[in-house]
Amino acid sequence: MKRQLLARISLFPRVVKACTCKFTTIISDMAAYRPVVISGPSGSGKSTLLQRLFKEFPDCFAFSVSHTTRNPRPGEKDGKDYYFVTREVFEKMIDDKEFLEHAQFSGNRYGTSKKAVLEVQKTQRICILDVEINGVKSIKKTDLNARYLFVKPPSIEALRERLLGRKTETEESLKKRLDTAQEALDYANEEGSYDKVIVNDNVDTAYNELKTTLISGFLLSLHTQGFVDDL
Ligand SMILES: Nc1ncnc2c1ncn2[C@@H]1O[C@H](COP(=O)(O)OP(=O)(O)OP(=O)(O)O)[C@@H](O)[C@H]1O
Repeated sequence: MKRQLLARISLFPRVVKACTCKFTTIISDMAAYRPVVISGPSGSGKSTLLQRLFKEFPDCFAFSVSHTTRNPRPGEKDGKDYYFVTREVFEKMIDDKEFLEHAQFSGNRYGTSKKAVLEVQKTQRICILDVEINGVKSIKKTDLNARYLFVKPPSIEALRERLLGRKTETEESLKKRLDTAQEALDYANEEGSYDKVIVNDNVDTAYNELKTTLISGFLLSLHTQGFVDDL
């Protein structure tokens, strides 16, 4: 069992190099793998940062795949980027209480099913949930025991430029996203709303901050539960 634990930890090669933790006991459950909820205005760079994370640590983190009623963007795959469903199917899932959170954004519906999070936890990876502000508030009311991170753009103007640069928005959807962004920024300014706010100005700096936050949180979880000492 101890070997299994070490195998899991060694998935964080840089951490293993960086710390001299002594593993003192056996992991009997996966409570250390607390889900991480990442939020931030559309265009703040969540996908950019998470794509890097998954590329660098494919065996440590995984998305819970959300459901959405929006149309796929070029290159997006059903079941991988989202489950793309009709409004009727989405509403039936709400009635059947299948969602941990669900919300409407820019005219489309988005939701995280309980099953999707369980699927990730079963693989003993840290589940990443990429959700908007109402999703954050809903998940906080559940017993998910998540950590909450906010990705913040350096300014609204930079956000506008990034959304324009992405070439995915109509004039109308751009306006909707910018209006919603201010609400998300106001909530992030409230004390205790997030465990960590990462300003995505320089993408390399933001990514390093994300990585450090996730890894230190993971180690802290292990420490809190008595799996690791000398942190
Ligand atoms: N630090 C950065 N500097 C400049 N451009 C960036 C930076 N981070 C991301 N971008 C660019 O900004 C655009 C929006 O980023 P991204 O799609 O990752 O945002 P998002 O928060 O995932 O948006 P959504 O919630 O709509 O999916 C992309 O074109 C991306 O390449």
